[in-house]
Amino acid sequence: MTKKPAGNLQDPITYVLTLIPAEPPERAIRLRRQIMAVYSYCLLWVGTILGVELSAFAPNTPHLMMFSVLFAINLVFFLLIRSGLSERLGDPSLTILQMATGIILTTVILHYTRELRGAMLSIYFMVMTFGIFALDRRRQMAMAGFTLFCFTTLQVYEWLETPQQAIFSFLIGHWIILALILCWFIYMGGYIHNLQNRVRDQRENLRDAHSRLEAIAVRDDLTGLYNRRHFLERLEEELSLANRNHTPLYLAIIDLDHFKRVNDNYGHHSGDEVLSRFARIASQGLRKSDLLARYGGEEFVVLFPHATEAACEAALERLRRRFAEQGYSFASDIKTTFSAGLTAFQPGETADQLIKRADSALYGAKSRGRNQVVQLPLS
Ligand SMILES: Nc1nc2c(ncn2[C@@H]2O[C@H](COP(=O)(O)OP(=O)(O)OP(=O)(O)O)[C@@H](O)[C@H]2O)c(=O)[nH]1
Repeated sequence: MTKKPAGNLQDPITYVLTLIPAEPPERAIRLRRQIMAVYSYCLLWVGTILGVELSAFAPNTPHLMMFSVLFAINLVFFLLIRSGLSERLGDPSLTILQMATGIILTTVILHYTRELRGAMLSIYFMVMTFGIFALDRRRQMAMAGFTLFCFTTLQVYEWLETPQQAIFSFLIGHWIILALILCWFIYMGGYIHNLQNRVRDQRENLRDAHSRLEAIAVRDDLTGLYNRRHFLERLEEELSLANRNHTPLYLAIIDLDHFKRVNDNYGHHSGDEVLSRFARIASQGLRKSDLLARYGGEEFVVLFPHATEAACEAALERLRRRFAEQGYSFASDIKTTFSAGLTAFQPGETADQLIKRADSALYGAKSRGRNQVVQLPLS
């Protein structure tokens, strides 16, 4: 979908980008750089025309031809990036190719400059700037070497072509200035590139830490199930959904029977193993849409959205049977059971009211002898 340009004042690059359909982020960045390149060439063209008009450039400067060729090359680059074909290349943003094109063009422009040559050397640095964010120091050095090679070739060519016009001190002076500034570019470019990598790494670490923290905030350490706080938040959401859509919602509170005895007879470690085992079989046995959480200690909760009473009872019974069949390494003769209280959400009631009724149902299951599921109100 093509976005409409915003009403407020935008820079030309942003404006052109608003006309292009949305792209994957990496490609969008590449296209942005591509448009920046075209924008720079437009400025350069204007500068060259002015230079010719003001007689600062040779009058026979073929600026129209130079820039037509350049726009054609840039169009090819643009299409390669836009179509995704450049993704198959080692350098998908085509930075090196584009910089090389820019350096060659700059060398050709320099050939037509007269007294302005010293000032016009700065165009090389404009091209080098494009490499700072995309190339590592080794590649930036290669591009700087290529720049120096092109400029040296130009100087040697002019020296041989028109030796009478060449002033040695000017030639060597320009060469030294270019070489020194390129050295500075390599140093600063490498520094900025490393800085950028470090910022990127830090951002990734931060994102990792954030998702780890998020997991810690909603999960219980021992069982990996959702914790009480997360459950209560989700319960509020589910209650308002059930209220709004008039959909059924059931809540079960599950409490492991005589769990204290496990701890007392076999140690806390064995108790932890029983808790983890329950969490595992409950996670495997319930539907993805059911919300299972550790409510505290040896107490668990399950929220059944969009379920029927029969389906909830069947799920809890299945879980109760499976839990009772479990074998443990710390004691061969132990049988683990749980009691559960199940209740249906009544429209308009609060989470507290719902939890209290499920708790009463659980109390009923315990007082009736444990190892069973009791529903309230009794059906
Ligand atoms: N191993 C272990 N024990 C825990 C954990 N959290 C709570 N407990 C223990 O769970 C036991 C709960 O005991 P009670 O509340 O008396 O309940 P119960 O023994 O299961 O008895 P009933 O609920 O009446 O069947 C206590 O001994 C707690 O120390 C835990 O994370 N790990």
